[in-house]
Amino acid sequence: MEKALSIQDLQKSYGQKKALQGVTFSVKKGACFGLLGPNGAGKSTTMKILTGIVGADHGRIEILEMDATKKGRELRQRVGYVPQSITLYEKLSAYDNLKFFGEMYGIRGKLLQQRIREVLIQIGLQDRGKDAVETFSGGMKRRVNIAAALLHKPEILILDEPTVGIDPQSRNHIFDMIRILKKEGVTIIYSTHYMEEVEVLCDDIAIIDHGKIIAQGNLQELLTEYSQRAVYVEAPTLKEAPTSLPGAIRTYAQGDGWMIETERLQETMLYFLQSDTSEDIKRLEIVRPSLEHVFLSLTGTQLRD
Ligand SMILES: Nc1ncnc2c1ncn2[C@@H]1O[C@H](COP(=O)(O)OP(=O)(O)OP(=O)(O)O)[C@@H](O)[C@H]1O
Repeated sequence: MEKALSIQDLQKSYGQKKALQGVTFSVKKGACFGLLGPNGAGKSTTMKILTGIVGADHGRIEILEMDATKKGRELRQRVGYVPQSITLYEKLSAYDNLKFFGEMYGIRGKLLQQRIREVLIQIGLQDRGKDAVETFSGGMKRRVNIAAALLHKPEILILDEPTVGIDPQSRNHIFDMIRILKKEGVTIIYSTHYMEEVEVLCDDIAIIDHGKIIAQGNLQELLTEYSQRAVYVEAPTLKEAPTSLPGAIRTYAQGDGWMIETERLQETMLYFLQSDTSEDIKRLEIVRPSLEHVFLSLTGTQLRD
């Protein structure tokens, strides 16, 4: 399949801090690609290098079959970037903010007016275009920020943690927008530390930790390779990690209970139901594997830490 983008051995340090230590991945044209990792893993640095805001110390970046370090100007016309921090003029209306960004992309006159109307509809704020951005919620501001990156109809849209600190309604709206853009053939690159988001949105996923890609593939591949089904048990008297369980691969604390990754689900369930603590059990359930388990199995730490 045709690639929209590929990066190879990207390295970047800020002083002594190694932010990226050889990041390599590629993204298929038309896919939604998720870059998942905890805070400080190197997601924003990767995104900023992709968009030419920050230079890499080493590595190769090819976007739409062009060397991104040489064709930055041309690529800016074909790539949209939504930074992590909201960059809008609070006193200006949504419309005037978008006019400003549109002009930066070289769009003018009637075409710009038309594009602003279209993107306001896309973000569901067509009735609020004339209102000052300072009257908007965080989620609405974020949607305007996304609209600004869509004005020039990019072939690739890069979003850096677009749902941090926003209301569920805006989050759902952003998800719906991404799905529609994807259907229209736009390639999406989406960074987040919320595993649920990549699980529902992304075709392909790369997990980044301490500046390194530690796993990549589609969701099913990652789950099959790195995670097991598990039993979750919660009982106030179960203060120590249960040991000697049939088929247990790994046991760890989660919430107020224990997660037991096991090859023998039924036997593990039965074990608790027949044990002395059975009367005391508050929750006993089979848990489907998730990217949380994948991350834990790769790093020994929880993504939510
Ligand atoms: N301008 C900078 N100067 C110094 N260190 C930086 C700078 N930008 C990032 N870093 C450091 O580089 C590492 C990677 O940061 P980056 O912002 O890329 O991570 P991230 O995965 O996007 O995390 P977050 O969600 O917290 O933004 C972190 O340790 C961060 O503190």
